[in-house]
Amino acid sequence: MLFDDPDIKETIASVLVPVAVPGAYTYKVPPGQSVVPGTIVKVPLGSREVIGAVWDIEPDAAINPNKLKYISRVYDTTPPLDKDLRRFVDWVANWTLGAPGMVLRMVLRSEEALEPEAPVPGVRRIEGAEPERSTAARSRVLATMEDGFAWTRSGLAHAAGVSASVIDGLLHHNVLEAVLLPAAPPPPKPQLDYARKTLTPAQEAAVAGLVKCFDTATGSVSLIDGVTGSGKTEVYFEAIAEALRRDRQALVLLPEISLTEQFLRRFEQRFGVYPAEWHSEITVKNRTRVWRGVASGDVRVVIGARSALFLPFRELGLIIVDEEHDAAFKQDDRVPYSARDMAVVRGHLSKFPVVLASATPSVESRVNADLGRYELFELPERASGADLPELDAIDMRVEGPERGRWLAPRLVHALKDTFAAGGQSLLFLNRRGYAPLTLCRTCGHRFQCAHCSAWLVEHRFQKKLVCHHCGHFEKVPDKCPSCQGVDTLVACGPGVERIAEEVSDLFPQARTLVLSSDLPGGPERLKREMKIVEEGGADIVIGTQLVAKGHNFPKLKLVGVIDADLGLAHGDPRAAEKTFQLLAQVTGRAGRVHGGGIGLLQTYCAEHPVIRALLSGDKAAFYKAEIDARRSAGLPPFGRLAAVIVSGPDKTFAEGYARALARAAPADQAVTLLGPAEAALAMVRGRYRFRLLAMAPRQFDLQSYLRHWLACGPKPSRGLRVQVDIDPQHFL
Ligand SMILES: Nc1ncnc2c1ncn2[C@@H]1O[C@H](COP(=O)(O)OP(=O)(O)OP(=O)(O)O)[C@@H](O)[C@H]1O
Ligand SMILES: [Zn+2]
Repeated sequence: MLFDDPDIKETIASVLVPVAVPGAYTYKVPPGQSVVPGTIVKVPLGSREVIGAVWDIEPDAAINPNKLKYISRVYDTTPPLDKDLRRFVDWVANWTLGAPGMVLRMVLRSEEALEPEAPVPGVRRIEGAEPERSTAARSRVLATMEDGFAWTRSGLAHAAGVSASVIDGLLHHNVLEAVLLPAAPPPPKPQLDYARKTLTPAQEAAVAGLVKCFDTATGSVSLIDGVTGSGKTEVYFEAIAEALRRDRQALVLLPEISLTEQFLRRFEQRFGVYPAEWHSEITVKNRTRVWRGVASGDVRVVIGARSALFLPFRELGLIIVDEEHDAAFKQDDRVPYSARDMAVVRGHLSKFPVVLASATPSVESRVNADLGRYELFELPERASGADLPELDAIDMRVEGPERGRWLAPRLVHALKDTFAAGGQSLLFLNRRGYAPLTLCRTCGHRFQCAHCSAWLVEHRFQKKLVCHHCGHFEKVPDKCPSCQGVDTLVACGPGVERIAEEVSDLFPQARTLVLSSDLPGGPERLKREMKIVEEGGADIVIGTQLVAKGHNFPKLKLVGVIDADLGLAHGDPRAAEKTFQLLAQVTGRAGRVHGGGIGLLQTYCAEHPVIRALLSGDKAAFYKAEIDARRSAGLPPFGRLAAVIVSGPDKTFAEGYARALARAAPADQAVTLLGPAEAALAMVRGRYRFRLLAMAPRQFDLQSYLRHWLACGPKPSRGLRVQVDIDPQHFL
């Protein structure tokens, strides 16, 4: 809020700045300028200048105006952040116990976007001017320019098939002149009726239900729970069409960038244009355009990673969260927040529909649907009419492979059959690299990260031992650093690279492809390779969890899970749920179009309830059992959890502080406090970690409790850090 004091004769304003302080700072507004809540500004802060926004907080009029600094710049060509977005920022800060300025920082990610886009230098034909000497190249340039339009220098050279020096020559001889071209025109709008698919009756029913949600004045949340391949995408495309019809913008959140490429193409098939993209891999130029386009309203649909939730939409009217169960929607650093949950909040604050979609919904969303808090739309069959895959377990205790091999004979057999029949296979192992542990056969030395309590993972392709927690790496040594033994190091256990080695051994003639996020070439290569798989250009694909999600590989017949038990060992209350989701998703890639899909799960505990639920296909029973277990343990969504993680460079000191913090916890019968306990990942990046866990009933205001506790607890010192994670998804 602004504050005009006739005595001071100066306007002051509260500005939220991107630092971890609880409130806003007060600044003077430069004479002749005006600001309103939401105006984006640049202000001096210590020795630097930062971008912030004028906020709805009464500025501190008690401060001596001579001590106040002036706002150094008012971005008056950028629309102020609207009230809904400001409330959302405050809400997220309040919920996560984060600083509002740090949440605002996620909105103001693109400083370049605050400047109008600069015009682009170009060239134009000077009317009537002719070159003194005509050459074939020059003629081609002039012929290309026949239409009289201006071109960029490189664009013209490319179109005319000449080198840029030919253009420079024509400029020099005053046949062409340099001009400034206006920046890119706004992107074309999606066409509502471009190519609507004929939907199945189940899809149509879901579409009708979703369209109705737009008339709910309070906003509503819907869950599309449809089996893998049931055509959920086509269903929510029609919800997007409805939002566009109502002149609203739409946002689709996806968990993984590798998914976006296929999504963009599918969107284009439906709406005739590509949607805008927003994630960490887009260029600065695109980032700037999308941010500006979203704020001006020129961009109507954005597909993005979780951070897209903080874009300054002018008239957002729908959010879709696809693969809503995915853990990638949880941000763990800085401001830990769940993009799925915060999407629901954003919809609620602005009263528009939010749609969650998944073949394996989170227990939380499933409960909300069962209790009627969310609308539920079920798609029990695949849209193509194909059957769901036939699943079977391979009991590694009785039919495992010989020593040093990882593929059981029955899986090898199935691979052989599938390959012979021209089908595609996928081998899934959620472990990057070659081997998760390297040790010395002679002295037992194990390679561990110097900064984390984690083994170093061998990446044979890069010839490195890598820490998956901090990125530390070292060369694979020629001899054991401990006993100096030569040729004594052995790789223990498989990663995807090792599986690939076995596959090339067994099937030298097959086209194999390893899909893992850490291979050279980055996301571009990954996108290319996903497309190859989609088009049937690979026979055997070996991949980590990123192949498990949402992909549509029409030729894929067989999915082999190398280690179905991998996720079950954790002391994580969601371990069963997460494993069920991951394995149902990855096997759900098989036989999507033509049916006949097969999923084989290699396991050492075939009697585990998760494996049994997958094999029986009785998803409802699995969810019921999980929900019952959560209810009786008082775990989310029936109770509330918050983790408090204490970390510091000195182990004893960090532990002592964590204990003191626990002792300082206000007594409250509603709250159960566990810990402190040394974290499963006891050290990361040289910091020792201890965890506390607070549990409370669902109605309890856990945030207020935590705020009070941390405020009256001992102050962290000597490099200690205290991080609060509301509703933690990881317990490491
Ligand atoms: N009505 C339809 N008629 C024919 N094909 C359809 C129809 N709807 C969807 N499809 C096709 O079915 C396949 C699966 O659709 P989609 O990817 O939307 O499934 P999904 O429900 O998102 O699955 P998953 O949860 O496994 O990602 C796609 O190839 C899609 O083009
Ligand atoms: Zn490390």
